[in-house]
Amino acid sequence: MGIIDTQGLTKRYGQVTALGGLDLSIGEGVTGLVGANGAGKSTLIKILLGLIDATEGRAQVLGHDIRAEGQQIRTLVGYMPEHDCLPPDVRAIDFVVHMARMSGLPPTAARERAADVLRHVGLAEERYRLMGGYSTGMKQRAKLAQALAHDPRLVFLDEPTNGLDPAARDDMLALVSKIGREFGISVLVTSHLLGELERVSDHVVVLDGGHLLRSSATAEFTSDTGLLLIEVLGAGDAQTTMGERLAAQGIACRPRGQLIEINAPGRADLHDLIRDTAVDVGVGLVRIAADHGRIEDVFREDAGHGSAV
Ligand SMILES: Nc1ncnc2c1ncn2[C@@H]1O[C@H](COP(=O)(O)OP(=O)(O)OP(=O)(O)O)[C@@H](O)[C@H]1O
Repeated sequence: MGIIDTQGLTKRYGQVTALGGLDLSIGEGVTGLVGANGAGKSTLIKILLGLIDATEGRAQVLGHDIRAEGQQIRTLVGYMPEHDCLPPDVRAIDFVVHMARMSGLPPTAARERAADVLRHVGLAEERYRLMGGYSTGMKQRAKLAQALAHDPRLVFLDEPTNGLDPAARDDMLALVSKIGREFGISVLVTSHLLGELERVSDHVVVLDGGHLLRSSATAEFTSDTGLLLIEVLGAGDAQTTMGERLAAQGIACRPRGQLIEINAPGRADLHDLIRDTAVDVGVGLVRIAADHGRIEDVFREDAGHGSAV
């Protein structure tokens, strides 16, 4: 049994099918939940937390049935919602203590735990300030702290990097990794930025129109494609000149943006041939790199073949 399991999970809002018979099994570690707007990510999280009911199907979180054991699930699961939910006229320390108390911790344990989690998320200094005066980055950290307040076994993080600048985003991603790897808390994290999920997730689940498009280890999404990418520089159209000369030597290649994509598996002399060709045609070779898959490729595969599963 996984951390999260669903069988035929369906949610309809009137005519709209937000989730259509979802069969899913998610294990321990950090799992990225990906999908375009409207794919059903928030609906899935809300059903798993017992905030809304499924129309059909079943699901278990940490082995507990969502319909019969919602209360047990909420004691074991933390939730960082996407939208700002922090009371502006409350200090972070009081808010996190309150959330820990709501989850059943006694007063002393709640105070200790709140101080700990606020330190872990980097708000030790600012914990006595009113949250209304916090920056977006500090608010995201406070939301994360309240999700961790009761020492959950699993946290749902809905768009934790929303609204953050690049440096704050890096900090938040480092925290997400730390929660999964150092604290041993399983994480289900959503983000529109697929590159972020590649960095922090062990596993990625892709939803599309309420259906499961793919569920794989992140390494499978990002494995070596067997293609080479090269970048050349020179007078005129160096890319076309180089591509034509490679093709004339029997090397399958085509442009990919500013790069040339080369598909010549098994050619042991390929790097030498590329270098010599660049010298022959008088273009500068900027780089030769192995091509790696991206999570977003799954959407292109699906558009091309009807299904990528
Ligand atoms: N309360 C609601 N009433 C009617 N339709 C809804 C409701 N909530 C969600 N939907 C619809 O269900 C579908 C799935 O929405 P959901 O919010 O789960 O997607 P999402 O993947 O979380 O999208 P986003 O990335 O934009 O948050 C969408 O078509 C949405 O319009």
